[in-house]
Amino acid sequence: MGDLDPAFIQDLENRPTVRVLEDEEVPVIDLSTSSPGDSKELVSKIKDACRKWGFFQVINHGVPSDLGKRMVKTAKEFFDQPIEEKKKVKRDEGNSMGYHDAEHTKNVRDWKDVFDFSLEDPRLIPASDDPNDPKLRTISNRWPQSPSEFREVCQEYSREVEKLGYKLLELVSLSLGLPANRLNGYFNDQTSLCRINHYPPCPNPHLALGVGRHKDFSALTVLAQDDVGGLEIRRKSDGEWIPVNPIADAFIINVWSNDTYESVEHRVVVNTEMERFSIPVLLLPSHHVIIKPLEELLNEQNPARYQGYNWGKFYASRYRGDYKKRDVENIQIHLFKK
Ligand SMILES: O=C(O)CCC(=O)C(=O)O
Ligand SMILES: [Fe+2]
Repeated sequence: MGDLDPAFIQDLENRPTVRVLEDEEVPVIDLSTSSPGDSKELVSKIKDACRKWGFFQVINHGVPSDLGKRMVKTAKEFFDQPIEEKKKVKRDEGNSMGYHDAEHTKNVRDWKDVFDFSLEDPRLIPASDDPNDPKLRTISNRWPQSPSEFREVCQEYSREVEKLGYKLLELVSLSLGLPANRLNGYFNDQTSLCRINHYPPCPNPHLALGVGRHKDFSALTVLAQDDVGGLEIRRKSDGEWIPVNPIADAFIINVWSNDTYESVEHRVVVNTEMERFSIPVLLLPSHHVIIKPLEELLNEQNPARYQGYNWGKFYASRYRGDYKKRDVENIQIHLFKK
């Protein structure tokens, strides 16, 4: 990516700062439970972590460690290729799947390139973000010829992480006092996707970010990061940026629900020496789902804090914002706050 183009430069208040060491860390939750009693304790740990942090890491999650390593290896081989090769599977305005090297978060360019693929292939999404346009379109994944095993490893990996994602969704549902499968139906024709983030070394890490501060738009994200580090989350209690330290083979989980579990802002800092990979799987509902607070969780103390909105339209609009710099901030969940 070479020298720093002004498009990458963050506003002063968003630039990364030098950190002091923190004693408090994002909770690490062990998912291996041997008895039903353990699982009650597990649900309560998840509840506390979601309330306090909105983020937690999981270990002993059942996704084979060797599969994660194969995934990063094939990803590195893909991103190491010349740009002309990668652009053969380039994302465009009609289809957001594939390679992209000019992602923007809040209208500032991110110091990274990405490859996206959908868990369901092909899948349906609205043709536009216009609420009155009923047209849908089908989008299909784009797979590179090389590395030859890339497609197979990506599909195997995402299937395993997806299973973990749905197990976590059930635990989250239980932690909200709902039946385990209460949320599953929304994901029947899911628009879920897997993204590979590649952050090259950056000559000016104090001016740019790998990903600018944002909240994920997914119901639940299952994120793998390599051992380089760089992810920071904004602590709810005081707004401090806290690093999420890499733990071998762990996944980082991020959820939200009507502000009981608030989606937490996070960002990625880059460095001058080492490239970094991270691989989020974002669980996203079917395009026709209206996202709104669940009726059975609402009462006088906990009124609906968001209006309902069609997920497909939100997604179509959000994707336009990622594609290029625009004059306005892209669509955000807080715009639907009552
Ligand atoms: O690279 C990371 O650790 C996080 C990336 C991220 O926040 C995202 O892709 O939404
Ligand atoms: Fe994110």
